[in-house]
Amino acid sequence: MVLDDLGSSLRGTLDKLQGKSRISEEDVEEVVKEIQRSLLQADVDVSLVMELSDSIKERALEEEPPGGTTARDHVLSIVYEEMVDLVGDSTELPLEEQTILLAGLQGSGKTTSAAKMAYWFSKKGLRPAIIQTDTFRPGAYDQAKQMAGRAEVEFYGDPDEDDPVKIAREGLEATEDADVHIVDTAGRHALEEDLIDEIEEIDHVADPDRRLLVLDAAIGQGAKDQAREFDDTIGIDGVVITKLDGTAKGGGALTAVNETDSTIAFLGTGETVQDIERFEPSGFISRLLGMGDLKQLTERVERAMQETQEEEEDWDPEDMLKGEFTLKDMRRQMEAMNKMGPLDQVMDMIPGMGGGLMDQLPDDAMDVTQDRMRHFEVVMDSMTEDELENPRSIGASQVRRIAKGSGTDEETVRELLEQHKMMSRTMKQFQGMGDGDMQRMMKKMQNKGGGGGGLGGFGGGGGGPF
Ligand SMILES: Nc1nc2c(ncn2[C@@H]2O[C@H](COP(=O)(O)OP(=O)(O)OP(=O)(O)O)[C@@H](O)[C@H]2O)c(=O)[nH]1
Repeated sequence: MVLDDLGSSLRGTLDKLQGKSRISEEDVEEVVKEIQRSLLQADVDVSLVMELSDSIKERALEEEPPGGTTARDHVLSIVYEEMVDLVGDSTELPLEEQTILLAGLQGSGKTTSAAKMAYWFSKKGLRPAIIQTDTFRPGAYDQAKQMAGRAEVEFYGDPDEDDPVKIAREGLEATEDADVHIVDTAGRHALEEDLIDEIEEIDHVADPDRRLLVLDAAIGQGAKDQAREFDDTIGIDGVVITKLDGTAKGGGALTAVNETDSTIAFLGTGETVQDIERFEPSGFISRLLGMGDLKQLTERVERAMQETQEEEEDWDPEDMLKGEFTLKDMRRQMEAMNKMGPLDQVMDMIPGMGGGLMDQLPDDAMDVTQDRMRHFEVVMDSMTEDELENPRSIGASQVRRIAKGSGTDEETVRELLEQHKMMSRTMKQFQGMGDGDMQRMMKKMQNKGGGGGGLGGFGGGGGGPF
């Protein structure tokens, strides 16, 4: 995402303020210019950018930094607050029975988002159903059905029916046992007359509690008009921004949100059903500015842990923080990490690991790590129960046997044992934290990465066991 650029360029500019206790007009000017450059490049509307930079300038010069705050941290906190204000709140989305209507242009990601949202609601303990009313695009039915299967949620569609309004009505009846109904609609290249009529009718039949506009992050200035048209037609309560994993700029979508006076509900970050995040303004901006996003990370960790636990009922992740950290624990952690999604995305959420640090790694660095994890799993498959429980007892002859048995080499086995030792040491640091709560563990990471906490936290250690 081009908005990412803001984090690294701003970091450079802010670092020049290091050590200064007072900030001059020129300093502020330089910071503001950097923000303007990044936002305009990311397709954020000019008037919005000007509004934001004026507020930052005014506050940075007029407000006194709170006692003990450096000029750099003071400016950073103002930038952070103003940016959070710009993106607005997250769309209200109570975890209760509801109907959600998805609208958007062709290819914006509606069908994919319907499945992702259904997956998200199902992980929150609700029973979602997807109703596919797209009779316009051949293949939409199959795609939606397949994705609903992957999300393991109820699905209704009728490939032989060409009246979308009828499908919506029948679908809602057929899935009446579900808690959350997600109604997917057809898209067109532009919001033409017949699509307007169709979506109005579906809206009337579905009587949704929420109408969400799905926008491709790649959309530029055109987002403004599109959002306004949809807003005039059915009224938009929130926006889902998709394809934020790519090189898309993202700024157009922010403009659309502002234009319709709506809010952001979800972010789509990939093509699989798990690649969805609930929009959370402070976390989003922290990440953009390279401060990491603990909340998202904690959510992902907890979800992955929960899934691993569902597979192994008798295993409690908190045991890991109590007794000896075995290779079995390490394997479970690797499985959990796999479930959290691409490692680079996870790393981006860890304070101190995001932004600048990631930029310094070669592009394939994360693939190597994932490859390494796969090798480690193969190696562990060749170990005995006793070796998995007591890795310290593994001697040279066992290393040879395991390497041979797993079809790898001794080097890989030794690397695994080394990695285990490292993780074991990290785990020890978390021991004695009482209830072993994941959130606390994450907080500890933040403090490590944050150099004393607060908003001052660029760079630094951070990072988890991997
Ligand atoms: N990388 C990436 N691809 C996405 C994301 N969301 C959707 N896509 C892809 O974008 C393409 C279009 O998505 P769909 O969900 O089919 O879009 P749609 O709005 O339902 O399209 P129509 O039915 O033609 O209106 C598909 O190839 C999806 O895999 C995302 O967050 N990241």
